[in-house]
Amino acid sequence: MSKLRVAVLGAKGRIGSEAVRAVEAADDLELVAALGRGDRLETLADTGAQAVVELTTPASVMGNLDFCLRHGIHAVVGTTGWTDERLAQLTAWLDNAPETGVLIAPNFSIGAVLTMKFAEQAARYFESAEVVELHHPNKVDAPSGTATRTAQLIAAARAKAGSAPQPDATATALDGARGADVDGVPVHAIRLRGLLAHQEVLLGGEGETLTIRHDSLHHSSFMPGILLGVRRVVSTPGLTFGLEHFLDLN
Ligand SMILES: NC(=O)C1=CN([C@@H]2O[C@H](COP(=O)(O)OP(=O)(O)OC[C@H]3O[C@@H](n4cnc5c(N)ncnc54)[C@H](O)[C@@H]3O)[C@@H](O)[C@H]2O)C=CC1
Ligand SMILES: O=C(O)C1=N[C@H](C(=O)O)C[C@H](O)C1
Repeated sequence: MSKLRVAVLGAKGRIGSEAVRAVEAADDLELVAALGRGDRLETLADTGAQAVVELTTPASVMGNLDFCLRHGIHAVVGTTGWTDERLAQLTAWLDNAPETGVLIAPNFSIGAVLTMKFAEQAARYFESAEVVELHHPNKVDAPSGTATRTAQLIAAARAKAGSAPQPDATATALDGARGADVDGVPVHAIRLRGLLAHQEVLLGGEGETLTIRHDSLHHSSFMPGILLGVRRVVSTPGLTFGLEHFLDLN
């Protein structure tokens, strides 16, 4: 059986370099390109890449996906920064490339995906919900894509259940003291030397709290999800948002 031809964008980065090794080690995949900042995207077409793993920066990801979709190259995207406007642009590009698949995964680790799922399930049963994400200090965006997605899922579950607004008597606060407001859910971002990627979802009800915590201790935690994404995206045209759709979790 022929191997799937895969390229990594952001190949010299923290997660990209780990992804290069994971693709190289997979028996059914062939690494045909490992591109960094400034490298020619035409290399993707020249090497016949069938799928890319996009692990660059929020500033670079749209240009890279534009190129991929114009060349019918499937994409597995871990890069953050997904606003509604960006998703609308990507959907428009996909309309012109109906056979091409894109997976955007806010987080590739199974524990983080389950954290989001559990938080979504629990949200309707608690009056209060806040998200705390904790990352290494070299991370360029805040809050994390995972925390943003988690808060959106919690907010949607609360809206569906007809939950009242969260109780919060704060009358005066320093800017930022109550975190960022993501659809009514406060999200707090910690940047601390020594950390990698961690998240706590705090839920509170009368006389009790529930804390759901996940810790990525090494970039290897993201690799099984990336490889699963690559194997599935090539036969899943259109936009898939969230690895859970490839994990039988819905
Ligand atoms: N979805 C997930 O599970 C995960 C997502 N991430 C996300 O992945 C992204 C990268 O994270 P890190 O590796 O920590 O950052 P990093 O800064 O270590 O790596 C990014 C790399 O991309 C390169 N780059 C920038 N523009 C480029 C372009 N146009 N073409 C090719 N390479 C380009 C940079 O030079 C750098 O080497 C971030 O958005 C981060 O939030 C990180 C870990 C897990
Ligand atoms: O930058 C990181 O490191 C990570 N980024 C992703 C995010 O923003 O959610 C995934 C994970 O948290 C690691």
